[in-house]
Amino acid sequence: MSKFAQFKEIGKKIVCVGRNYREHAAELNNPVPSKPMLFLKPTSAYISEGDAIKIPKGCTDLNHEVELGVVIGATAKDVSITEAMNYVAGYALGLDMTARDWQAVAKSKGHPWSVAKGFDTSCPISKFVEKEKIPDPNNLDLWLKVNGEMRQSGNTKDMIFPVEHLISFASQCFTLEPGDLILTGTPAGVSKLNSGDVIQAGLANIIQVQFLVQ
Ligand SMILES: CC(=O)CC(=O)C(=O)O
Ligand SMILES: [Mg+2]
Repeated sequence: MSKFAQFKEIGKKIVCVGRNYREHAAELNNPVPSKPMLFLKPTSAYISEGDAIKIPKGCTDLNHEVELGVVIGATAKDVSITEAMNYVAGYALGLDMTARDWQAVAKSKGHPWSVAKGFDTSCPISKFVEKEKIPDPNNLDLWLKVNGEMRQSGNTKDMIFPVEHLISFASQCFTLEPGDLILTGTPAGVSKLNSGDVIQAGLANIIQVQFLVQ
């Protein structure tokens, strides 16, 4: 049993990784990064099952991004790749909801992505998954359906930077604290959502979530 077996609190800062799958970078005509590309969402972005995803006012292209979330269990600062997994309490499925139209404008102007990625309800999250339930987070199927139709189906073995590398890198940028969530990037297949759509997503057959888009 992990030393964080009792730890189930997700809810602190959200560190997101962008372009961590080659096919997703390609579908958006983005270059593949040579080191992890990080951005943040505010804690006001979190919602859990039973809450609806709200299309932010003025957004015309809300996209889903299914991602493996890594939940930090102990303060991590400048940790090495080899010790990184000792700081993991567990996992969660996270959706990195993205206002793609706003992100495109921000990208074209060299502006930050905060508004396109950090609006209220932009981080739907599953319940906490114990570390032991995912023995190899770098070989895990993740999938997402919209109205019953499969849109994203990937495996974390295709991540450019594996989980331990992401934790080590992020801990050099920010002090990681218990309850922080690292969203590890999305595989290909992101697409536009409409009001009334129902999203179902899962990490293999370990955990599933369902969210309504409003
Ligand atoms: C282009 C993106 O929105 C980057 C991102 O969030 C990802 O998961 O990749
Ligand atoms: Mg993402």
